[in-house]
Amino acid sequence: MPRFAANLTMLYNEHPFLDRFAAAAADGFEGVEYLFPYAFPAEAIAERLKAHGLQQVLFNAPPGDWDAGERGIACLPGREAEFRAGFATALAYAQVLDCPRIHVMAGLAPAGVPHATLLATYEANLAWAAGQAAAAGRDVLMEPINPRDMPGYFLHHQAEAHRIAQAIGAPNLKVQFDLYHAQIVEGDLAMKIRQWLPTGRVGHFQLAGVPMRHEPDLGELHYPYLFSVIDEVAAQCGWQGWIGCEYRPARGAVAGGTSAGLGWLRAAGVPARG
Ligand SMILES: O=C(O)C(=O)[C@H](O)CO
Ligand SMILES: [Mg+2]
Repeated sequence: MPRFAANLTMLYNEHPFLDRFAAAAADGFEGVEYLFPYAFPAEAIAERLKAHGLQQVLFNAPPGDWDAGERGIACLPGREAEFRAGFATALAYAQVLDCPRIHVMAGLAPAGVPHATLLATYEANLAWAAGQAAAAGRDVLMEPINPRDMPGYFLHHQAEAHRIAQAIGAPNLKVQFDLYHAQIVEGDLAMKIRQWLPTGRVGHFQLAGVPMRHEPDLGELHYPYLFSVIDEVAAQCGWQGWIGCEYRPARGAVAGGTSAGLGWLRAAGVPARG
């Protein structure tokens, strides 16, 4: 069975951020991910990871002005210096958190700028980041995101991300296969897993029920089958990664809401710890 990481940006919102680590560990998660750690000192987060026996598996590089609606800056011409400074901060956090993966968000495509210009900027920033990350022993990830959740985002398709990774050719530049986004944009997930996992370019999976982004056992996808496909292909190609659980618990509005919705995790063979 794949290893599951709790996404602490979406799960356990019934707790303050630093208390979500304990809650995730008690529910049987062995890894965590979240969007951004930057509101907290890296040492304070590292302390929680250690105290609860958790691995930090992924977080995002600074995305520009998130509150103003920005969703990454890697494809934006003229923002290269800010991109580099932000990525250096992410690498410093990754060092303290012992995190092997950093997700670099592409950004929203600005109106009037040719696609070729955005792509060239994106590729140049990714190539630079991959070089910096390689020296620190980390992977850089890009993630195709569905246009309903994030209208105007630069990257929607797995194939496009793999083409970019292949063109840049850095072994530590990989693709985040978010099954929720990919189902909405492309479908045919089992065959896509079989297509992409053996390439060695899948750095991480994420999941959520489709279409509402709730628990994976709510909605149109049958995750037990997809887990078995991931297991089968991972055994064949030697992939050893994580599946980030990046969903909004449908029961999250009630006390203990995240834990109450983890029947799917128990069915996948993960017992509670605490
Ligand atoms: O939204 C997602 O699916 C993500 O994984 C990003 O990190 C944040 O938008
Ligand atoms: Mg995702």
